[in-house]
This record gives sequence, C-alpha cells and structure tokens, in this order.
Amino acid sequence: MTQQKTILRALAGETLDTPPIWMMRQAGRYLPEYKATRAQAGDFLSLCYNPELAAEVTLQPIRRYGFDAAILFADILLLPQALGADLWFVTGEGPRLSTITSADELAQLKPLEAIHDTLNPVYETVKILSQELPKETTLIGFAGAPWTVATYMIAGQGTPDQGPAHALKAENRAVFEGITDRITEGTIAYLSKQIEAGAEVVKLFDSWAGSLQGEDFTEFSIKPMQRITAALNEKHPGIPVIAFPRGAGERYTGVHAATGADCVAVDDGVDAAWAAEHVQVDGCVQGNLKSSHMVTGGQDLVNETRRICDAFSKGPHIFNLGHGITPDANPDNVQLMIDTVRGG
Ligand SMILES: Cc1c2[nH]c(c1CCC(=O)O)Cc1[nH]c(c(CCC(=O)O)c1C)Cc1[nH]c(c(CCC(=O)O)c1C)Cc1[nH]c(c(C)c1CCC(=O)O)C2
Repeated sequence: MTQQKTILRALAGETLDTPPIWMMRQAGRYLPEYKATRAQAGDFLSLCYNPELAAEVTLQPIRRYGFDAAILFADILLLPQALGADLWFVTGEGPRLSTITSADELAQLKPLEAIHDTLNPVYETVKILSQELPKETTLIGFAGAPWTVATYMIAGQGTPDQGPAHALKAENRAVFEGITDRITEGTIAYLSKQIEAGAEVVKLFDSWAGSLQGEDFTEFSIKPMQRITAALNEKHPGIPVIAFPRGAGERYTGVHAATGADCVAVDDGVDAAWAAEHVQVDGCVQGNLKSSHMVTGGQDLVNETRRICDAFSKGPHIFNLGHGITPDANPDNVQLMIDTVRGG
C-alpha cells in the first residue's frame, strides 16, 4: 500500500527530504481564534465536550498554518473523569480532581464499559474531523500514559515532583498498581474508540516519566505504554503509536523496542545529535525544539530549527517542539519555524 500522507510516511520509517511538522498544543491560548471559541464554549471542559467547537479549534491551526497533522482537541484528564473522578479547572492554576488513594476509592471507580457515556462527545469530535480535515492532514488521537494520569488522580492536581503518587507507590503498592491497571485498561478502550471514529495515529503523553527512577521507569512508564501499544496493534493493526516519556534523558535509548511504539517523541532535555545516534537509530523521532523559541523568535529560533532538522536528516523525523507551546507565544514565530523547516 502506498502511503501518501507525510506524517504516516515518516511513521512508517521513511526518511523525507522535508520533515512533516505539527506542534504540541497547536490549538491553544496563543491563538486569538482559540480564545474566541473557548469564550463561546464558556470554559475549557465545555469546549472539550462540545464536538462542533472542539473540532473547530482543532481545525484553526490547520487553516492558519497548514500543519501536516491535527491533534484531537481534548485533555488527558477526561479519562479520569469518565472513570468517576470529579474534575474542574481553576483559572490561572490548572486542573483539580477528587483524589483516589485507598482500596475503597479504587473500588468505587466506574466499570470500563461506562467510560464511553462520558467520552462519546470526544469520539464525535474525531468523526467530524475525519470528514473535515484536508486530505493530506493526518489526524492524531491521544491519551495520557498511565503513570502521568495516575499522578493527577492521586494528588488531585499537578505537582512539581509527583510526590503523592510516589508516596502511594511506596506505602500501598497494591492500590497504586490497581489504579495504574485501571487507567491502562481504560486507555486501551478509549484509544480504540478514537481509532474506530477515525484517528489515524495515537500518541501517549507520559509528561511525568522523568521522575520515575531505576526499575520504576520500566515498571510504570515503559510497561504500561507497551501493554497499550500491543493491545492496540492487535485490535487495530497498522495504526502507528507515538510514545512520549518526557524527561527520560539517556533512558530514551531503547524506548522504541521496549514499548513497541513506531515513534518516540523527545523533549528538549536531550541533544538532537545524541538523540539521532541513540534513539532515531531505532525508528522515527519527533520533537526537541524548546517551546520558549515560540516566545522569543529571531535568529536563535531559525538556527535551532535548522540544527534539529540537520541532526535528524538521515532518518525518519517529524518536526515538533519538546513540549507544548505556551500562551505567551507569538503566532508569527510559529510561522517562522514552519518556513524554516519547509524552506530551509
Ligand atoms: C499533563 C497534560 C494535561 N493535558 C495534556 C497533558 C500532557 C501533555 C503535557 O505535558 O502538557 C495533554 C493535552 N492537553 C490539551 C491537548 C490538546 C491537543 C493539543 O493541542 O496538543 C493535549 C494533547 C489541551 C489543553 N489542556 C489544557 C489547555 C489550556 C486550557 C485553557 O484553554 O484554559 C489546553 C489547550 C489545560 C490543562 N490540561 C492539563 C493541564 C496541566 C492543564 C493546565 C495547564 C495549562 O493551562 O496549560 C493536563
């Protein structure tokens, strides 16, 4: 089968003259049109659960910039909510959830079949997007990886060092593993539905993988991602998986083989030349540009973009940032990055 979409070609292992490009958080608060649609929806969660408006914000950066991929507009914390956690967002601070730290609370989570009652609007967004996206644009679905989702469910919010999750892991391993297992099963069911609705690629965000030390990194970042990837490969052969164990450092080496992912996303904590030698050697890589360049722009942005393209030019590569674009970014700098990638 000949693969036309550039993102799918890179994910299949092809080295392209110009890397395809998309950007984490490309639909976000740095764009005035996003802020307008979010205001129309009322708040962030109402936007996530409104298929027409969620599809609209997903399409906005495609219209403005012509990225090679669109990422479904949703959030990694919708799955905990679907499992029964209360979820809300505090303006200027971030997410808040009801916490889960005991066997009783674990037993009260909803059964897997029930998650779709909450998540159906997300699948509806995917369906709209698969109709409305330009034919050359790849649609990426996503979920949080189990460790990262567990850190929020256990602490009830984002934490600098994921202390509460590490504490539960040390104090009550059975409950901790019960939580990560439930998230793993839920993620397989959630991503399967996204794929059935039209997602062509899925990405697992393990934003807090970096705080897992020693064996814990293998046990709680790599293994759950491997389980999810294997289950999806079996149910939906041919759908590529991108794994993003953020902050893995030198442990990025071997992540393709250990997880079975088709692509490994690297943050900005590793050098591109190092990642070419140690990570891209095993398959497609994505990421690495510091998102602060989207704020500062200028010649530094151009030089860094070129340096990353050069470092990854000998293998499959998807251009992206090392983490999400921030609200203070200048939309013109995004265009400068794209022009540099595409125009040299
Ligand atoms: C940890 C995490 C979350 N969500 C996500 C992660 C993993 C990636 C990462 O490390 O950033 C992933 C995510 N969140 C969002 C997407 C949509 C797709 C995309 O454009 O990348 C994706 C893939 C939308 C969002 N998710 C959120 C926003 C901002 C909400 C708003 O409009 O106010 C967006 C566009 C809110 C959110 N959601 C989350 C936090 C901590 C916050 C608050 C921080 C912030 O305000 O930036 C949880």
